[in-house]
Amino acid sequence: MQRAQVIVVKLGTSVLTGGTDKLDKAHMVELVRQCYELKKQGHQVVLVSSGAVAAGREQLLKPCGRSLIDKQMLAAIGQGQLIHIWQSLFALYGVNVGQMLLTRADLDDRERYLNARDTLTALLSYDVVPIINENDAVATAEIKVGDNDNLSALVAILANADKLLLLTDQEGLFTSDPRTDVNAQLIDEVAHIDDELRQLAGGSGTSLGTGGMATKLQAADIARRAGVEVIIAKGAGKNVILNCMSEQLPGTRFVKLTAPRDGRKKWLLAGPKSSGQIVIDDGAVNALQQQGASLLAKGVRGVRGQFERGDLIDLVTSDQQLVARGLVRFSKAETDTIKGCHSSEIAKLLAFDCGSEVIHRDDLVLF
Ligand SMILES: Nc1ncnc2c1ncn2[C@@H]1O[C@H](COP(=O)(O)OP(=O)(O)O)[C@@H](O)[C@H]1O
Ligand SMILES: N[C@@H](CCC(=O)OP(=O)(O)O)C(=O)O
Repeated sequence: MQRAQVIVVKLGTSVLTGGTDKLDKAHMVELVRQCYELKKQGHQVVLVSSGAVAAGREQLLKPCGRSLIDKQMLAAIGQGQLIHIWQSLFALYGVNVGQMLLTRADLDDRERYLNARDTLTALLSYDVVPIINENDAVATAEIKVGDNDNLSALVAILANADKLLLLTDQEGLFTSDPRTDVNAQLIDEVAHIDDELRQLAGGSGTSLGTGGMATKLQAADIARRAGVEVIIAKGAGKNVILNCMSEQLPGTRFVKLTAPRDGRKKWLLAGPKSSGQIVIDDGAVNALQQQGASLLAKGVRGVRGQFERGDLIDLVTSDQQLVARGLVRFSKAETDTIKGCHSSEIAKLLAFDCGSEVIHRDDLVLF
């Protein structure tokens, strides 16, 4: 008997439509059956369901464009239909569902993030299956997560999940897009995500999907840092979700990393937008990575962007490699004034004493 787990299942448009322009309800029943099986085994299931735009297109019965506003309108039409279908299919198994529509802004703000986390936790504690999508109808470019792959990674962090299944129309990540390259090979396991790997992942192969493999890789990178095992697998056919659990399915598995225990650090990994960058020197990189130290002014070489005390900042090397992110204790102007200085000089330079750490290790996550 497996340990009870929290499993986030992301269903792409490609899985829900089977590559057609309509929702494939027969397959949706099959997916619901498997979620029910998982629940019977004691696991908790969260769905991140795409398909609102596809459902809206199916409902509207009129030709419609592909601009952002057209998609927002279609999502507004289709989301109700989508949740109605899920609700009636889960009801066949006596399972309740709860809809949560999120945007980036709901997750960037710590208080709103905690509210969303509380709702999700409450739904799971009442044995309800949360069904999550981006709130497309109101999500403008600035506040959008933008694709449900990245959204599902954030949801996995929010739900403190064990596994994230990214189900799509391919068996996993290939060495190149299998739609265009017949020699493409499936990659079974990924231990490191680097630029070389990112170059293998292309965009979506269909007009209704968003992001393709590129966003699945971004999602895998975010989730595995938070200690979530990520699997990309083909969502068609029977028993796909159950087979992912028993590792019988061909797919790409991403080795999870050791996650920070602290909830606030997990929120930082969920990637609120950073307000700026601090460029740090090799000594600081080493102190952060090897000794788990705080960032001191001595290791700061430069500042970019606009930030105030308390803002989230990316720490980068001079060649723009992201090393860490964290909550800064000085404004941009103050950080610029004290860069390269010894801690003992700070109070004199700024005419106030705000401690010597530019970013304290408790407010910092490494990349
Ligand atoms: N290296 C790759 N391996 C697998 N698929 C890839 C790769 N690069 C690009 N793709 C494309 O990504 C598509 C899946 O993404 P997408 O269309 O957004 O699906 P979904 O709706 O499931 O999110 C595949 O159909 C494929 O054409
Ligand atoms: N939120 C949109 C889906 C966005 C998206 O990421 O789509 P997909 O790449 O098919 O998972 C919808 O419900 O249609």
